[in-house]
Amino acid sequence: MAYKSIFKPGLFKDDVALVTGGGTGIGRCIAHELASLGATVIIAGRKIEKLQSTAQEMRNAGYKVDITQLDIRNLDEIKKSLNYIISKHGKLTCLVNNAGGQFAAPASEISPNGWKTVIDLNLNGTWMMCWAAYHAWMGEHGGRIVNITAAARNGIPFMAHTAAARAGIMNLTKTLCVEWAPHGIRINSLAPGTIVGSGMTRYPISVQQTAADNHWMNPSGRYGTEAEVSSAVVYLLSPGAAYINGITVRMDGGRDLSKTSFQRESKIPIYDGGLSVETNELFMKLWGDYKQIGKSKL
Ligand SMILES: CCC/C=C/C(=O)SCCNC(=O)CCNC(=O)[C@H](O)C(C)(C)COP(=O)([O-])OP(=O)([O-])OC[C@H]1O[C@@H](n2cnc3c(N)ncnc32)[C@H](O)[C@@H]1OP(=O)([O-])[O-]
Ligand SMILES: NC(=O)C1=CN([C@@H]2O[C@H](COP(=O)(O)OP(=O)(O)OC[C@H]3O[C@@H](n4cnc5c(N)ncnc54)[C@H](OP(=O)(O)O)[C@@H]3O)[C@@H](O)[C@H]2O)C=CC1
Repeated sequence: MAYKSIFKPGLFKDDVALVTGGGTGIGRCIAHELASLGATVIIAGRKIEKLQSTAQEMRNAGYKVDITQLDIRNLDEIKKSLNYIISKHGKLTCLVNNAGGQFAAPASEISPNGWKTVIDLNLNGTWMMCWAAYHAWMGEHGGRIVNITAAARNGIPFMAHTAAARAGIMNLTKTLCVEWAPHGIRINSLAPGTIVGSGMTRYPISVQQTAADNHWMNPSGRYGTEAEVSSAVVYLLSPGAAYINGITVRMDGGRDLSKTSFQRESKIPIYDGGLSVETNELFMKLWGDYKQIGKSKL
């Protein structure tokens, strides 16, 4: 079954898109949606099994997909992957810097190496991907970049490292917009709040429980879906967003704006794109609506 995108079929038929972290979660969903709209999508990450498994499900759907193994903290690996993409697919028109992550810990308990690890992954990794894409293709031919960050306007308690790194990416997005627009490059960021999917299930159960317990603090009364993130990324990459440059889209259901709870039951309809989602009982049981997502399969 094809991905149920809201966008026009064939919208990305001339595009070659690289999605880092495209083997799982939000990246996998973005890869499915872009490919369903005609793009040749290359998914990248460290673990080859995850890439192969997502590539297979995309091939089964009839999509054009390729994989490249890389660690976004390693510039040599990034350059090798980009050389491979340009030589095999002829161009790189879209880059989605989605790979990232962090661990939860009080700031006082983050070791110097723990801090460096998260900054290296999120801020330095994203920077190196942008820099390398500029030199490999986009500086000469133009392109569109979307950086996935995290809703960090007010900081993120117990994730000081990632909040600082993501704020850095949002600021980097502004500078690169100004410097690279003359090269035909458009760059924006998207900052998700809590999204139900593979990412949340990678945390220790205590962190998951806290996240699950706090869902009611969101004015939208629920957490987001991977498809809702993907939909906005696809829009930012699309020709319709041609005059949007250098911004960060906050996608958190309004959480960053609220100081208290407004409602417990969500009245905001869910969009899931028809893609199955990797999650667990902890999140599934909170909302009947999410069970619907778990059941829908490609
Ligand atoms: C908006 C908020 C919601 C966001 C949701 C998502 O993003 S979901 C989607 C995202 N998905 C994810 O985020 C996936 C989950 N996260 C991860 O896989 C990892 O946390 C990683 C992304 C940092 C990569 O790690 P790696 O394999 O490269 O690193 P390593 O293991 O080699 O450790 C390096 C240093 O960090 C230290 N350290 C590590 N963990 C902890 C801890 N719990 N406590 C304290 N410290 C910790 C470790 O001790 C060491 O320092 P030391 O001892 O030498 O001084
Ligand atoms: N889920 C949520 O609630 C939120 C997620 N985000 C951000 O959205 C993005 C996607 O997260 P999500 O899909 O939920 O979680 P996942 O853990 O499923 O995705 C993270 C992806 O990044 C890849 N990755 C991690 N480190 C590296 C690396 N060094 N080099 C290359 N690839 C790497 C992983 O693949 P592999 O391990 O094979 O390398 C994995 O595919 C992340 O940046 C995350 O921090 C932000 C806010 C909230």
